[in-house]
Amino acid sequence: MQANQLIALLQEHDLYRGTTTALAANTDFTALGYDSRKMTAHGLFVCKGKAFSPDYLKQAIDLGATAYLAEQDYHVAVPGILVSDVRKALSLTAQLFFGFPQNDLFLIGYTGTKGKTTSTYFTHNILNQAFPGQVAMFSTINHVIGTQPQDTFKAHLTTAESFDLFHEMRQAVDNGMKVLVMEVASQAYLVHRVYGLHFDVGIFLNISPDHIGVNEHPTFANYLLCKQQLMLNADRCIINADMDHFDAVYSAAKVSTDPDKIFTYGVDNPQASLSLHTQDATLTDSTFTVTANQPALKSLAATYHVSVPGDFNQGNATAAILASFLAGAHTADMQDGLAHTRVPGRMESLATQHHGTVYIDYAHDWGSMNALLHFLHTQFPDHRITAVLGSTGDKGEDRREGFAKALNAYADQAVLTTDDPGHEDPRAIAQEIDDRIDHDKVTTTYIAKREDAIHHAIAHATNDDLIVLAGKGEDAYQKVNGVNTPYPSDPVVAKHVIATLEA
Ligand SMILES: CC(=O)N[C@H]1[C@@H](OP(=O)(O)OP(=O)(O)OC[C@H]2O[C@@H](n3ccc(=O)[nH]c3=O)[C@H](O)[C@@H]2O)O[C@H](CO)[C@@H](O)[C@@H]1O[C@H](C)C(=O)N[C@@H](C)C(=O)N[C@H](CCC(=O)O)C(=O)O
Ligand SMILES: Nc1ncnc2c1ncn2[C@@H]1O[C@H](COP(=O)(O)OP(=O)(O)OP(=O)(O)O)[C@@H](O)[C@H]1O
Repeated sequence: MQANQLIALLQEHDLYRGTTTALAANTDFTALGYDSRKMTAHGLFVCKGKAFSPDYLKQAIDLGATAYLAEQDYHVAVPGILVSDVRKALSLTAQLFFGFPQNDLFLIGYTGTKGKTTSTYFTHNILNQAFPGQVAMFSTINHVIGTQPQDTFKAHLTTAESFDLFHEMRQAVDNGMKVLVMEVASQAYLVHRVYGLHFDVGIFLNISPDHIGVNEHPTFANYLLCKQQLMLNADRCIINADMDHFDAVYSAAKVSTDPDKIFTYGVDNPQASLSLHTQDATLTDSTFTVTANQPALKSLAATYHVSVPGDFNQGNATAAILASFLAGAHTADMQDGLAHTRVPGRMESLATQHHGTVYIDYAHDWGSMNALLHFLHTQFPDHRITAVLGSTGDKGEDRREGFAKALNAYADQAVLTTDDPGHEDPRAIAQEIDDRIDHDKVTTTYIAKREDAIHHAIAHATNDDLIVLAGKGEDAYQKVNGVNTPYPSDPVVAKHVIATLEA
């Protein structure tokens, strides 16, 4: 990447503010990075971040940086390229450096407060039926950039930093990937991780108050606005017609997209492009039918089976059906892909002989807990519901009240326990939930150690019980005082308890 190419791109986006000292137009950068510890020779170092220190720039220069990109002059021995917004500039620079890999991918992006990971997995599985070995995925759980074992690895964020995002896209393209399905967190728009990225399909699953706080969004309006950006940056849009704030999201989509390229879906909703209708729901899976209300979509009218329970997952599956259709998949691919998708830690069920059915689910805020308990309560009214849960420390304090609200509405028992307490006392967190519980409806117990809480809930259950282990999915750690303390994970603990009880 040459300095003059980069400056031209930054000028095009009105970000360029000059250089600190003379920089030869033909300076060639063979490395780019924002972490000083990883800088190499002939590199361009990007100075960004809340915790940035000028010492990082000095270290980057020692390791070979020949220039830096920043919002201010750091008065060092190498020239600086100054910009008005370094995060936007980082995204554009990464695109240029990695040769605009997005141009070689059919790009599908999911946003929503809930269901991003599940829908991304559904779509990945469907498209892998249609285009075997050519579908990349960036989810909160895993990234898949190729077909070899080393091409699948754990994610750090829901949406990676722009530099990492475009780097992995480059690798995916070089590995022969043709499609990428990814999660787009509202935070990604807030901090410009996807600045300048255009999606072939953008999907808006739902929105409810979450991620509002000091380190996230200042207000709900800002949260909604950030999520709406996906609609403004997508060729075709898919929107859940049943969600709150539908009109606002649809209006945003219309700003840049013709109505005939905006698709909607909803439950028993003849106004939506696709209407879904529950056919059958069991404790472990469900079947639904789709009716097409637009002639172009009529091939999608069919019956689909999903091996993940939960009515909300039928909505997620329908979004995936539409997205996959726009990517070129056929109905048979969708039926096959959906029937065989398992999402780690999301509505995973374990059947027991004498202790009911155990669900392991990542529900960790009011929206997800409410959707989950509402589904179990309405679908299986003859079963008693016991939830094992805590609430994370150091953030999302309003979740504690939300959990109590959902439990009061739909649960019979709660075993309050530890869930990533951070720097807080897990007992005090549990007490905050308990204080808001209506004890005429829900009986509560506090057991600090999560393993013991799970054992207690399953051991006391009969075959009429549904036990929900909420909040941690497959996490194999508890965040305590800033340290990820090893924890065997809910599925491992639950399987061990069941095996011991039923030996
Ligand atoms: C608020 C936010 O977006 N923070 C992210 C951001 O941090 P930052 O840019 O402020 O950087 P920083 O961590 O303060 O560090 C400063 C800079 O010094 C550099 N450094 C640091 C040490 C050193 O020795 N040398 C060096 O150069 C770092 O590489 C960095 O560039 O950039 C970092 C990577 O460059 C991210 O790891 C970090 O995410 C934090 C960890 C995070 O947890 N963010 C959450 C809020 C988040 O983004 N969540 C969403 C999901 C939310 C949702 O579901 O909607 C997500 O996408 O995961
Ligand atoms: N469409 C939906 N509506 C409401 N709740 C949902 C929906 N889809 C999934 N959930 C619930 O939310 C939990 C998280 O689901 P998933 O991981 O797919 O969402 P996400 O958007 O990636 O979440 P997060 O941003 O918290 O990582 C699930 O375990 C389930 O309880």
